Amino acid sequence: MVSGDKSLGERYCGDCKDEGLDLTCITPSSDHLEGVGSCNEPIEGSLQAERVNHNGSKKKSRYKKKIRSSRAAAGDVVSRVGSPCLSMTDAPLEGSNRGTSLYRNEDVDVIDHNHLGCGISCCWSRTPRFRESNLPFDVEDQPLLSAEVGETLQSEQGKSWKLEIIPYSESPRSFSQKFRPKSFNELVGQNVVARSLLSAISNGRITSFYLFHGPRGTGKTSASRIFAAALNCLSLDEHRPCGLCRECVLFFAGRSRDIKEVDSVRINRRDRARSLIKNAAIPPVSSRFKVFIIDECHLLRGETWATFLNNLEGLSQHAIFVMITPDLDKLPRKALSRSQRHHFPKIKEADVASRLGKICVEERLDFDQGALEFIASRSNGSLRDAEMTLEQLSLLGKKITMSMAYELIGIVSEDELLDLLDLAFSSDTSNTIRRARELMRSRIDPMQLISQLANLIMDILAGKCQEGTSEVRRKFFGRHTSEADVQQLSHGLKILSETEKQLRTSKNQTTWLTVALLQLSSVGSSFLDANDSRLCVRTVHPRDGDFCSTSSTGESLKHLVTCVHDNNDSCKLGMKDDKENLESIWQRATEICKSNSVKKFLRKRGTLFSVRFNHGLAVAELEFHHPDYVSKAEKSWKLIANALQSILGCNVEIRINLVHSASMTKYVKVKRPSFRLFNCSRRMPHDSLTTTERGSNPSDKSDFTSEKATIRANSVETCSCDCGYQISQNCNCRKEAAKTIRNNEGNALSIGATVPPRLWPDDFPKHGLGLDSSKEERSNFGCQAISAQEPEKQPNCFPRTLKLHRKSHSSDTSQMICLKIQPQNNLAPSIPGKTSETYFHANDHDPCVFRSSSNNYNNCSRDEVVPMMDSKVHCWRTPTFPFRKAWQMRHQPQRTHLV
Ligand SMILES: Nc1ncnc2c1ncn2[C@@H]1O[C@H](COP(=O)(O)OP(=O)(O)OP(=O)(O)O)[C@@H](O)[C@H]1O
Ligand SMILES: [Zn+2]
Repeated sequence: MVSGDKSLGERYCGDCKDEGLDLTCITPSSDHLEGVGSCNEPIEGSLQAERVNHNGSKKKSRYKKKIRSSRAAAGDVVSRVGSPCLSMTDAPLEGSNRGTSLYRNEDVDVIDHNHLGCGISCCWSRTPRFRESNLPFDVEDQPLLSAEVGETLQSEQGKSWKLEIIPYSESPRSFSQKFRPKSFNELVGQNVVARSLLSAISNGRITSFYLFHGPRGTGKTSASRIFAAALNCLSLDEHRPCGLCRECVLFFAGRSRDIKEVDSVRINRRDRARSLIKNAAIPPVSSRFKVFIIDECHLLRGETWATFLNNLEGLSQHAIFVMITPDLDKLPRKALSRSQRHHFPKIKEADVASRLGKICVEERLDFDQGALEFIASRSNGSLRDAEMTLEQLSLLGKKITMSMAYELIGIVSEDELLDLLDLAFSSDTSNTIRRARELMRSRIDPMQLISQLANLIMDILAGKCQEGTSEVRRKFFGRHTSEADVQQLSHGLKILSETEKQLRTSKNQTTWLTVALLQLSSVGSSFLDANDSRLCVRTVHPRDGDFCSTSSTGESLKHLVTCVHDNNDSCKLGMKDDKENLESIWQRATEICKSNSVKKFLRKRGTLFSVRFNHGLAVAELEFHHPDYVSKAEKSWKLIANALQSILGCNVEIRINLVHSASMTKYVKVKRPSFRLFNCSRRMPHDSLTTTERGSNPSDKSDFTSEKATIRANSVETCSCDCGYQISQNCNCRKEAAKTIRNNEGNALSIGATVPPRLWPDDFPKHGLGLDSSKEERSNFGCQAISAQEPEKQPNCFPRTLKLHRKSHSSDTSQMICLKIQPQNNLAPSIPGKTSETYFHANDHDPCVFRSSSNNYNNCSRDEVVPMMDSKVHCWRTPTFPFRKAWQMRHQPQRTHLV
């Protein structure tokens, strides 16, 4: 510590008197304690130096020091700036001045140290520093720097190594070098640090170990150099460093022998650390303090720290270490407690933008203020990052514009984001998907987009976003103003933040981000649902000027998945890679489940095995490991389907599967012994159900083989094509006529429901269960196969062949019935695969649903098909259950349906 009895200012003063304006240098071979040259002497390629011992006695010597152009090539990074004592505001650089350094080629002509305010150009330099290093540590003989500027030290083994001093070089290579601050005044946004360091100097309260820490690009290194220069500045003015005195000139010229930047990687050996400490014990050559700046000090090893910290107490008063790190956590505790710490916070956006503005003026660049603000907002508080972006933009044109900035940084504009949000919130699925894909394909990666969207929502919620007059903005804020909208936004934020976590580990980022966007509108529907105890469906709001998508959300989702995978076969989530996605969907779906007990039950007992997007419908397979759980899940089908619908943003069909052992692999599951398929719709007209009159109560456990089902179908008429089948009157489309399936005694087993083949599970043939159409099976069931006669003549009739099977499993009392529909010719092109089978778990008193299908539904337009699908699904055997099993949770645009 500098003694308090003599103020630093006085001491500087005294020293000025004692030592005059001599310029101090040492030769590599000279005694370190000697060597002061006069800077009043002209130096032509060589520097006159006077050798001075620490008592002040002088010896003349000549120290030749040439600046070789190779230095720049060796990687020295150089900056040439205006007067270090003037801030940019005070003294903008003249173009002519910028290229002329007083000390160019290290020629110091005349320095008038009494002249305190002028526009002298000085040199300010920096050496390349190692951010992380994997250099070997045994580079004993390699010089640390180019030979001209290093100070040679002896390691304990007698080997020599060099300490670097800040070298001089000619021209700055980048804005951040060119505009590196040279005084505390120029240090942007670090007023607290600047004030405290200045005041320490003024009051002579200098300690030996400083630690500068904070995020990258906030001015730590610059501040350490300014501090070092200020410590040795000879000026009496309180605004040190003056940039004009001998010490400042030497320093800014890169010739100070007393201020050294030490590469933490190079000193990362005990012997070198020791020799550094020894060197620090030697008094400064000409200056008041010997300052060692050690950047990236978190790279120092434990033993280096130990050597340093153990010797800290014994350091002479003139030795000062300034260590710099962006990461305080990596330093030993002891280092933290022994140092005087100075934190460099992120620089405020406004400060960054204002600094950029000044640089633009200096560089004669036109700019949009908005663009600078935008760059500042993207720089994350790092002025260096902002300067680098600005520099890149300056290479693209003479004007820094918003659109250039967007393009360079690879993000989308706020208007584009608002537009996307608007689409997402409006349930305009197809356009949402299209827009999101456009953006992600060409401009922005999903992580970036999601963070931008989240930021935008936060801004909107904070009321920061309303300004601006663009059309998109006007529309968005005109439309989303209610309390519900605010809630929707904050829930949207939650969805995005969860999705962001998921994206970090997902290979399928584009898909999942788009799914998240689609969920934003589902958030809306759950709000509506919550407010309105009915299960209602959010309608599509056509956007001004946009076409109103008539396709269902599921169609869009299918489209999305198909497009994203660029492969029509990959619309299924159930592969190994999708496991986490499925888990995440299940997690979210259960989370929004409205009943706590169901939520708990589903989380504990249920798994989402797969989700397949199939022509506008998400087919979700759930798995449970016990028949009781299956029953319980079936009872809660509405909750499950509703939750999944909200999460997936499309119509949902759920399939509840029973698997016998938790240890079954996915492949084994394919052969699961029981499989349940139930179908239902919110639009099920209960009163038109076909009733079963078994003559016994529903819990009667009689077998299907002995079934004498008497099924009375409501509103049945005979098919006009005379095929012998009956058609439900409820069918809007005669081509897709519902058929009555009869048993061999002529009794109808099922009637009415025509389910387009597109809804049939397309992987059924793969399961290989219940496909056996042997006579035995058929006779077991007691139902004969029904074939349409002369199908060519009656193309509207379907099924061509219908076989009913029943299968028993020894491990399960339940029975499996397979309804197999097999087209006999090519008249059923729309049936996926050549065969479709539907399985029914014929548990004792389960109502079973038989569905038949028409091969001609492909002649029907989609609009005809959709209402057909849900129009009638009949159950038999159990009239008391109106429709216990629910599968398809569909909603239609522009309509609201009640369960
Ligand atoms: N506070 C600041 N005031 C003015 N310029 C700054 C400031 N911070 C950074 N800069 C600009 O960024 C460049 C790099 O700054 P500097 O090296 O001092 O940052 P740093 O915090 O040490 O970063 P790092 O930890 O990455 O080394 C400077 O040359 C300057 O152009
Ligand atoms: Zn000075």
